[in-house]
Parts: sequence; structure tokens; C-alpha cells
Amino acid sequence: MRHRFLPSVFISLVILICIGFYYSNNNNNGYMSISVSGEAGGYDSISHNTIFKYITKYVASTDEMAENEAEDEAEDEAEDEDEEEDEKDVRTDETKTSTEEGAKDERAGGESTAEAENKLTTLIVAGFQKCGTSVMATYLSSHPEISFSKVKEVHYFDSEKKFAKGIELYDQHWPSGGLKEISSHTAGKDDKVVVSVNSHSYIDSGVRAEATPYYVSSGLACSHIASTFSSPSNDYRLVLMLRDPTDRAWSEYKMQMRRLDDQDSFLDAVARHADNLLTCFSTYMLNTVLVKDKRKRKPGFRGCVHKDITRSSARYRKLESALWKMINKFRVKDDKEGAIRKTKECWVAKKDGDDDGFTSALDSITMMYVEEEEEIDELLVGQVPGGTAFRVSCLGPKFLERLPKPEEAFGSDFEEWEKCLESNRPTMLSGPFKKDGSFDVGKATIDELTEVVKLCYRIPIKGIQRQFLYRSMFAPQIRRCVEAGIEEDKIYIVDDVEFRENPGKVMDDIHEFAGVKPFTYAIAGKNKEIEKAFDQAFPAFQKITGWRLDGKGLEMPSDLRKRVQEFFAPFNGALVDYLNSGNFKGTKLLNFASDL
Ligand SMILES: Nc1ncnc2c1ncn2[C@@H]1O[C@H](COP(=O)(O)OS(=O)(=O)O)[C@@H](OP(=O)(O)O)[C@H]1O
Repeated sequence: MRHRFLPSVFISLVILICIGFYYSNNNNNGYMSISVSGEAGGYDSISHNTIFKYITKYVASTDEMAENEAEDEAEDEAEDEDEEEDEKDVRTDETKTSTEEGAKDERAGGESTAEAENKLTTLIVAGFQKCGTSVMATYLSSHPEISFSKVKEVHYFDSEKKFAKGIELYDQHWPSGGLKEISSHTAGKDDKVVVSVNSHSYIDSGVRAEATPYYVSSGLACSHIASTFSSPSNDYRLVLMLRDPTDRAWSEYKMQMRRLDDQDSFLDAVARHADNLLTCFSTYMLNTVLVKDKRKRKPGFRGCVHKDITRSSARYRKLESALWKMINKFRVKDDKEGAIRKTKECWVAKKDGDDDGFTSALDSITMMYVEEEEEIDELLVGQVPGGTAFRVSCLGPKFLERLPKPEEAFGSDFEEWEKCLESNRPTMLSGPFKKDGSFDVGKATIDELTEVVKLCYRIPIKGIQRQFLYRSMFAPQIRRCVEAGIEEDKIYIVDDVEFRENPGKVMDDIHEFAGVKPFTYAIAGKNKEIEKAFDQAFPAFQKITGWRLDGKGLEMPSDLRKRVQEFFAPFNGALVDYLNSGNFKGTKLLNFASDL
């Protein structure tokens, strides 16, 4: 008994001595202590005891971590593909409630048409950006027979990568994995009826909805939609919202201004919470190295960074991946301990550095965030008291986006269009060109126009998008969708003026189009209430994107407005002709083109 027990005691002792030796060694080399700092600044060293406790905790929680990490990896993989637009609307579905009068009565009628036929219809608000899609999403998400996606914008059909992963990925955006959720109504405060979506049973039929206005502009989504929903029991409907193209373009400009404000406040937050970020990251690196697997991340890294930084999840993820890149740079492949040392140097050396190069963690983080990425050797900037300092730059200046003044921004859009026409003229049909060689939109057939637009706009593109003109070229984009296989009578066209002035009527038609029962929205037409309901349904959307129901302020310069209006006049003509020649549902009388 005694003999069997002794070896294990011996082994444990050796392990403990090794760990102790390892950390004492590291701590004695002048720059190896793990720095800890509070948000107020200043550093303390983590004692051996703390490290030991940390390791013990780490070992004890390995299984749990492995699970979390697997989840994190899956999530990261999915998230990495997301584009800027994809990040903007995280909806916690549990909070989704909407106050509606009369819902009880409406539901008393029994099953919806779609349910009765046991078919699933996916209703997609597929366009156009800045044309009121969020208001439409707010209404639809309040309808008792419509299960709305957990985020407003799903961005599945516009991504080759996501689409390749299969419909299951899409289905996950609905609470029951894509299956229709039937909501019921319970009496709420003041005898109003509360629609509570989450607490109800699920069925595999009915109507689910989402609103990704980028779909129609992506050039990819429509063919993906057409090929996905090809059976009558698994059908689709598209809603396309239209607005005066000049107002739409200006609304996009204003939104981008707000997003840049958000970027700047993110940068401020990084600077403000740099010490805290540094501390989190030190711990994160320690754990990463111990795990000895570069893909494994410490669960909770996100959790220990201040929410002002994580709030903008797209930006936060870029920052995190930059930090991760940095770890890999400092990693010495065949020498894990060396990797630890180097990784730590990068951070810990700064702890004692006062004025020489790195005045504080705050400076170093800010620098890392804004500077051009360089080779590892060039990152060495010399000695600071207490250790070697590494100047680390992980995110390039490209990450910092700036929006030119309106005239310049639209000006380069005009230029791009002209240049494209110029360079593609030889390959285009000769019909729509004027004598002076310029392209005559007014003379072009819808197919010629569509061809030109396809040639001229490279899509999809990433980052803050400057496609003010392109996104307002409605007709060719609708045409491209139809070419891709979307049936005209499965497209419902909404005119924004009619939608604002008579939302009840528009929604009645859409209910019929989607196959759900009529429903009266108590919030219809009341901007304040719509905004409230929208924030409830998609809490992060406004904060992250700068979305506003009414993007007040900043008038479009009048000369620019005139120029843009003139540019779009022939496009409006083409749109009216096209809609009237087709089998589209919804309105064909567009207020913004009423004088044509
Ligand atoms: N009821 C109603 N009907 C139509 N349009 C409305 C309505 N209410 C708001 N708006 C205007 O829609 C603009 C925002 O559009 P989206 O929600 O589609 O924006 S986004 O693409 O989701 O970012 C935004 O435009 P701007 O105010 O010009 O920026 C809103 O004012």
C-alpha cells in the first residue's frame, strides 16, 4: 500500500517543483511577470500563488473549457465570414415582445393559410437598403403568425461560404431551428395584448420572415433563394421596398457617417480601457500557451474586456484577431517555452516602461490598433527600463475608415460609373449609346441596363460600402433577380410614401401575399412606438449601425441633390416601364416617379 502510494506523491512533487521552477525562472528574468492592472492604470505582479491557483483552476476546468472552446471555434468560424453589415443586429429573442391591440380577435379565426396547407413559406424583405426595411421588419416581427429571425438581417443567401454550408445554417436563425413558431397572446398591462413569441410550441409550417436588404444588391442572393425554395411545400416570397433613389442614397451616406462616429468611439474605448484589455490579454495568452494549441482560446476573453469594446462586435472581433495574429508572430514553433517568453515580452516588458517608448499600456495599445503591420524584427524598438519593448502593430490604417465629403463621395461614384461605361463600351450593345459616346439610360432596354450594371459593379464588396448610386439602381437589380430565377409574382413591391401614409393597407396586402391572417398593428404609423418596438426586437441594431428610423440632420447639398436627381431620372423611367410590363405584386405607382 505504502509502496503504491509513494510514486504518485513523488511524481506530484516533481510536477509542482517544475511548475514552481518554471515560473520563478520566468519571473527572475526582469520582464517575465504577468502584469495585472486595474482600469485606473498602474501594474502589480501576479504572485506565484496566483499563477499556481490559476493553473489549478485551469486543469480542473479542462473539460468544460474544451466544450466551450469547441463552441467558440464554431462560432468564430461562422463569425469570421461575416461582413460589416452582418454584425449590426443582434437580437435577443427572449426579449421580443410587442404590444398590439386586437391580436386576440385576429387569431381567433384559426390556422393561417400556410399552416393549414402544411407548408413553410419564407418571407424575405430582400431590398432595398435604406428604404424602410427596418420598419417593415418591426411590423412583421409583431405579427402573431410570423416567426421572425433572431437577427433582423440574416445574410445567408448573399454569402457563398454560408450558403455552401447548407440550409441548416439558415434555419438556425429562427428560434426553433427554422421551424415555425406559433405565438399566443396573453393579456398584458392595460388590457393590451402581448405577443410573446418565445414561449410557444413549434411546428414545421407557416410563415417565417427575415429582412436582409443587401440580398437584392448582392448579385448572389436571388439565385440562391430561387434554388433553395423550389418546392410548393417550401416556398418563398420577396418584399422589395423602394424609395426616391436620391433620398435613399443620401440616407446611406448619413448612415455611414454615423457608423464612422461609432468607429471613433470604439477607438476611444480601446484607449480608455487599454489597461484592462492588456490584463485580459495577458491571461489569455498564458492560457493559450498552456493549452499548446493555437486554435484554442481562453473562454471568457471577450467577457473580461470592457463592454464598450465588445459592444461593436465586428470591430471587437477584428481587434481580437489582430491580437491573435500577434500571438502567432511571437510564437516560436519548436520552443513552446520560448514562445511563452516572447509572447509575454511583448506585453510584460511594457509594465516597467515609463517614458521610454511606451509611456503606458494605453499608448501601446492605441499604437497597436492604428499602425501599419510590420515584420517582427521591425517591431523591436529598443529597451525600456525593466525589459525589452516590442512595438506591436496589428491593424493597418485601412481598418480606419473615413468618409469623404458628400460631393467627393458621390463624385467618385459618378466617375466610377462613367469610367466603366467608357471602358466597356466596345463590349456592349451599340443601341443605348448617344452620338457623343455616352450611355443613354433612357434609351436602353431593361436587359441592356442590367447588363451594364452587372459589368460595372463588382459585388459583393467588403467594409464600408460606397455604392450610393449603384444601390439606388433599382430596376436592373430587380431584373437581375428575375433572371436568376425569382418569379415575378413572388415579388411584392412597396412604395415608401404609400407605406408611410397608409401602412395598414400595405400590410394587409403583404399578409395576403405571405399567406397569413389579417392583423392590425397598433403601432402602425407611430414612429415613436415603432422605434420602441424595433429596439425591443433588435436591441443592438441601432447602437451598432447607427440605424435610425428617422436619420435627422445633415441636409444633402442642393447642387448635389440636383445632380443625383438628374442622374436617376432615366432610371426611374426604366423602373416604371419594367414594373408595369411584369407580373409583380404590390404597387406599380411609385410616388417618386409619379411625374413620368
Ligand atoms: N414607415 C417608413 N416607411 C419607409 N421608410 C421609413 C419609414 N420610417 C422610416 N423610414 C426611413 O427608412 C430609412 C431606413 O431604412 P432601412 O430601415 O431600410 O435601413 S437599413 O437598410 O436597414 O439600414 C430611414 O431613412 P432616413 O431617415 O432618410 O435615413 C428612415 O427614415
